[in-house]
Amino acid sequence: MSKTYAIGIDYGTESGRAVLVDLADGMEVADHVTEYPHGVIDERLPGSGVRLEHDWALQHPGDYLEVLRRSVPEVIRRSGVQPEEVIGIGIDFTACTMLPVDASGAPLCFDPSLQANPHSWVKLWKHHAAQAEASRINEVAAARGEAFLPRYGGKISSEWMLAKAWQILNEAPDLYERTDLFLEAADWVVYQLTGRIARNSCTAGYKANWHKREGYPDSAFFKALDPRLEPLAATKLRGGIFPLGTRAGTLTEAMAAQTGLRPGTAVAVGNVDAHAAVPGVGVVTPGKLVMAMGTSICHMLLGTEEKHIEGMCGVVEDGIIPGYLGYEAGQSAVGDIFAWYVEQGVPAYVRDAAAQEGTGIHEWLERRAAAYRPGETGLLALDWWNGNRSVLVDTDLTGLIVGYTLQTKPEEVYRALLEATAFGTRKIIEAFQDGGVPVEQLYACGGLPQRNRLLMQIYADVTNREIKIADSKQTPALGAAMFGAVAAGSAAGGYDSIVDAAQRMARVREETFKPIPAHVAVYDQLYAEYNRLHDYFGRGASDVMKRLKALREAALH
Ligand SMILES: Nc1ncnc2c1ncn2[C@@H]1O[C@H](COP(=O)(O)OP(=O)(O)O)[C@@H](O)[C@H]1O
Ligand SMILES: O=C(CO)[C@H](O)[C@H](O)COP(=O)(O)O
Repeated sequence: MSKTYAIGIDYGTESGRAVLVDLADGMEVADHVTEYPHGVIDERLPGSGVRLEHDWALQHPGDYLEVLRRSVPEVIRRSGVQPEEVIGIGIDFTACTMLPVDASGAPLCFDPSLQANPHSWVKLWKHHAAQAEASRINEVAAARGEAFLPRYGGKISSEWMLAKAWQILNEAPDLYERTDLFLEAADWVVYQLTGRIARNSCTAGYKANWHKREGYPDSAFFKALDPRLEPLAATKLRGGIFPLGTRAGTLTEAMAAQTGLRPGTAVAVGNVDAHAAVPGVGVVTPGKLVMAMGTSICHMLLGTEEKHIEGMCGVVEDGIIPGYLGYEAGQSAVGDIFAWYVEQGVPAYVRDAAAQEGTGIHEWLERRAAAYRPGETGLLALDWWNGNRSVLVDTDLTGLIVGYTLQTKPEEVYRALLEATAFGTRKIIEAFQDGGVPVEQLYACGGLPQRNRLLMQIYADVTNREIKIADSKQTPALGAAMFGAVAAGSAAGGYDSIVDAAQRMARVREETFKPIPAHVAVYDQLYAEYNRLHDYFGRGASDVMKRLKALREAALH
């Protein structure tokens, strides 16, 4: 049989990345990145210029179609592969990245009469303006003893579907009524590719509290939140929910014309970005924690028993790899914190010096920060610039740096921020371990391990564990392509299970990052201090962060 290929498309926060991979060995024959033309919309709406409130994060669904129009034809062109040799397509997406659509499946923000309403647009995963709804969901679910709540670490996040849908109802009831369905962007893109709406069980499970046997929370719970929400599951969340690797449908004629692929090419149901990365690094058995390291970090782990761990983002049956429980935890901001400092925090002389040296500002800071020993900066930070996802699940918490002096240098601050995110990951690993879900090995993928060696060494030192690194530059997209090959099936030259695909296609680098014992000893002391700050500011001893946020809101209104 001639060679066969699949295309995986990873929709990240800032860009969409397509890879065309050889199904025999997973080699990435071609890849292409399309930056979203509208990026992250967090200040003003496109067109109307309507100003957005704090904690809002939206996107333009048209940008997702641009990724299909630009990156798919480009990977075909660069690869020299014939379209008929591409037998499957898979996509993964940030989640919960949700949008309201009308009865034709069109985003409400495509309707000129609705474009000036921020609620008609896509709510990106990092949209945190539904915290009030999330807090109320947690109060009611706890009071009612809802069985789903412990599966999500005891708290539902403002980043997820229920809180975001309720915010729309509360703040734009007319638009809520005009909504036929709330869809994950992953499922909306698959709908654009196939003409079929097929919800995937991964985003439903982790981001909409759906359970394989119990379904969504029951209507009595929704009614207890708000009588208007009672029919939510049967109406705006309705539709079949399918396991990962299911063939959602086949490429339509129209999409084939736009992408350069053949009509009828198999398309897999969508997936969550971090979850697709797990088979992409070859992890298909328990005990191996996969860190998808980018704007945020998602910590993915397989297990055999359902354990309820504080602050987990969910434990979902078959959620990552069929046959296992899939655990997810995370840190809402990691790369975003480094971006904040590079864009907002460094003094002009650093920009000038980096420009003169012909390096990026990250690289300028990394090189100088690497010269310090653990503890030498005298600084300690809490990595909560975009709230805390795990283990506290509280988007009203904020960032903190302790130890500034008149001598503090930019590279010292940069190092403290890198270290703080490592402490945040160690907190999550210890929560899994203490909760009875073993973590034996660490794997890292995403954009950060490829860009910052100091960061990875600090993670090895702080966690005192060797870290394996994905060989792929686009691991989530590789995983998505693998699911595309499963949707095509072995008869077409694909695979009949993701485990079969992973065994042939996934790879990690020979090089690993190993802990340095002298560093580990100091980081153990710093981590103890991090824990004290974590509990003091995060568990109610002081609510100063929330009071400051309330004062800010008051000053703005
Ligand atoms: N040299 C670097 N060191 C640390 N972080 C970096 C560096 N270069 C870029 N970043 C951060 O990486 C993040 C992008 O990660 P990536 O995995 O490529 O994208 P996504 O989060 O959209 O999947 C951004 O937050 C950016 O600030
Ligand atoms: O919550 C998520 C996965 O469960 C988001 O998709 C993830 O945090 C976004 O990641 P990034 O932009 O860093 O790739």
